[in-house]
Amino acid sequence: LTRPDAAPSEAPAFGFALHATDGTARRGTVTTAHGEIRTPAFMPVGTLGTVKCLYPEQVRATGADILLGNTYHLMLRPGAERVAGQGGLHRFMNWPHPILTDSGGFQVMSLAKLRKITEKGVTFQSHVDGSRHELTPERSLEIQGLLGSDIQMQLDECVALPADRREMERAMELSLRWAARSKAAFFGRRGHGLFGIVQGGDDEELRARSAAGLVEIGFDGYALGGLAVGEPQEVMFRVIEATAPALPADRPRYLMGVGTPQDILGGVARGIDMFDCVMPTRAGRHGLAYTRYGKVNLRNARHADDPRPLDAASDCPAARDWSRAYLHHLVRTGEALGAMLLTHVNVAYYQSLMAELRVAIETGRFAEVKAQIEADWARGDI
Ligand SMILES: O=c1[nH]cnc2c(CCNCC3CCCCC3)c3[nH]c(NCc4cccs4)nc3cc12
Repeated sequence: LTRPDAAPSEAPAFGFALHATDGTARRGTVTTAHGEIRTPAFMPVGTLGTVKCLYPEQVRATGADILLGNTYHLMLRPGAERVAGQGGLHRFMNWPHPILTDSGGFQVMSLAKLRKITEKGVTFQSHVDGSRHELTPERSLEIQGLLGSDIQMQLDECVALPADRREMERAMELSLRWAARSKAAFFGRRGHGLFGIVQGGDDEELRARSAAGLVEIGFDGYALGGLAVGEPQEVMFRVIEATAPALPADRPRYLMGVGTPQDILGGVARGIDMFDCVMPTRAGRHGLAYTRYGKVNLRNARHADDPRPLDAASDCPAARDWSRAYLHHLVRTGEALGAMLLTHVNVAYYQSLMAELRVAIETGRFAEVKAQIEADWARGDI
């Protein structure tokens, strides 16, 4: 938490500084009330107030500067007012570093029942107990404010791809009206920022209109939504190439829900600063390890007698101090330590990738580092 004796005026203002660029890749720092975020940054997902299977200090030790909190889940259980009553999400989960919360809208569309979208917002039934709820741009920010997150997201509507142009245009224009209401409703305590979300599907003209509309309203950062929703990687990259230049260079850019290490490498190369994805944590619970040489499925019998660690050169103990044979045994038997170790391996790998890219941009060696990383992936795990 910020120094207990810090008067409100002493909390640092929300900000973004660009330190270096290498081509369109950027190296920067986001400043928030709860500390700084080195970009390019990967944000581990802390859905129900926890990065599943890891202690917060383990997550911190991997190099993560910021976590994601999930508004949809937390508003249902334990409830935003209850978290506020416990001193907010930082105190509640003992993570005294930056937290970004999503609006809850995306999860409503993928998890809730009986969803209804109107001009006012979204109404839905909880997937937990069937209770009815309403999320409006204003209520979403009220909830995020109660959670106390440092970066808050506007409520938006994301359409799955492929979609027809009218559908993409309708959702983009609704999201833009919701962006204006979000900006008007955002209280913005010192050191806390509000991000707008660019929509528009895979249509570059719609994307340009969305970006221009958001920039005119003015946000502390800009997210690219509506991607990693079923489109091929080259479509996602084309949309990023068309959208990033339309966003202010002195504000962070967040590519939502992305992604695989390959997606992240391509996103950083095209000017993206922040990423989030459930992949490293979810894959770890399913026995899948991410390493410098690609993915390793520890369920596979070929590991049963392999005494080697996943990566002897890793600074993550979980990748260095246990054998593949042991990890295979834990995964096959469903032992909790298997999920814990592989989640640690994966979160540490994603953070080591981001750290390597930050140094590469600082030293003007991004192209060659990117080529070396891709060559290591191509070599595969042997
Ligand atoms: O336009 C969008 N608006 C808002 N959120 C989006 C998200 C969720 C980002 N992660 C939130 C986290 C909050 C804390 C809990 C975990 C999620 C996306 N995720 C993906 N792809 C990955 C996907 C994941 C599932 C289906 S596609 N595309 C996305 C597009 C949008």
